[in-house]
Amino acid sequence: MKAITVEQITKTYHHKKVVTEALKGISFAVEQGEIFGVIGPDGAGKTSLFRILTTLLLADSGTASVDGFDVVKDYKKIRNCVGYMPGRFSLYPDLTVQENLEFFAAIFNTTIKENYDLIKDIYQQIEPFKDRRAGQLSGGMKQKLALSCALIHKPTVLFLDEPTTGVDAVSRKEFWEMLHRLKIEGITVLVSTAYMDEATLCDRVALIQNGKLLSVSTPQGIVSEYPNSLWAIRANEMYPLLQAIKADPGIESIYPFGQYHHVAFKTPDLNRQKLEQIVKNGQYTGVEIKTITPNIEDCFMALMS
Ligand SMILES: Nc1ncnc2c1ncn2[C@@H]1O[C@H](COP(=O)(O)OP(=O)(O)OP(=O)(O)O)[C@@H](O)[C@H]1O
Repeated sequence: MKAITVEQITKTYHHKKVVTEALKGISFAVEQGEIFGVIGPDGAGKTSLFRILTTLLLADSGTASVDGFDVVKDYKKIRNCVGYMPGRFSLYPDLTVQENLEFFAAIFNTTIKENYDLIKDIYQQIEPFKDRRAGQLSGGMKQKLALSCALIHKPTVLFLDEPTTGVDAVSRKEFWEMLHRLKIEGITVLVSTAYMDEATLCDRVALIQNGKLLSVSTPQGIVSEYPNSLWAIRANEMYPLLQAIKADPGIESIYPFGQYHHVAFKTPDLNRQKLEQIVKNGQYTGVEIKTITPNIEDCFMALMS
């Protein structure tokens, strides 16, 4: 049995005469025990998809199941077996750390003690602050408490909607390490993010843009399907260089990436000589050109263009 199935799901919002097609016929499946990433920019449809799968929103058409249960017919069963950490924090700011956790345990008829082993690694990091109000915690600590609350009833499938947005780099790294420990416990994780580099931390990812799935694959699979030849170029005059290269008809795409511009050619026969020619026509200093292997962000840029 698949942990999650999504078949041709559509969702349209009507708000003050504005019609937004948030999901335009999305289909994919998630295996049990997978860490499955839903990657996409703001407004791609990630939250709508998560709300449909956690039975908080009805789709217009299509079907979906979680842990073998239909999201419409069996919504009560799904609510008991999933954990959901929404994008905006789900905590009660006036309750303390411990009171928040006790509250979530109580609504699922369980206790902190009963499932302490599952949350121990995460909760121990915030336990010294157990009497502090949740509203007074740092972003990284709120995130750990929200994850503890989403796990306290030992769900089989965990939904995390943009859990690392606005969280510092160290806390992000720790968070992903925690997700890998949950995977070892057999929990399936569906996690959304707008950070493309986090795709490499998932077993498989779905890239979503404007309510459509562009690709579903392993991170390695996505990289191996990169279609263009890719180069990195830098000079002391980065902006004029970008404009000059962009204007060339042989260029598929160019975008700033760290200290370089990444340049994809339309055909493989256009290469270093072509870039050198463009550079020669301008007044650039400190020029460096090198061929590079695409990373996952380059692949997403190519798929989204
Ligand atoms: N209740 C609503 N009424 C009207 N439009 C909505 C509603 N909820 C979402 N939308 C629109 O649907 C589209 C998809 O939104 P959704 O929140 O699902 O995307 P997202 O990928 O989670 O983005 P974000 O990270 O910005 O929340 C957006 O254009 C959004 O403005």
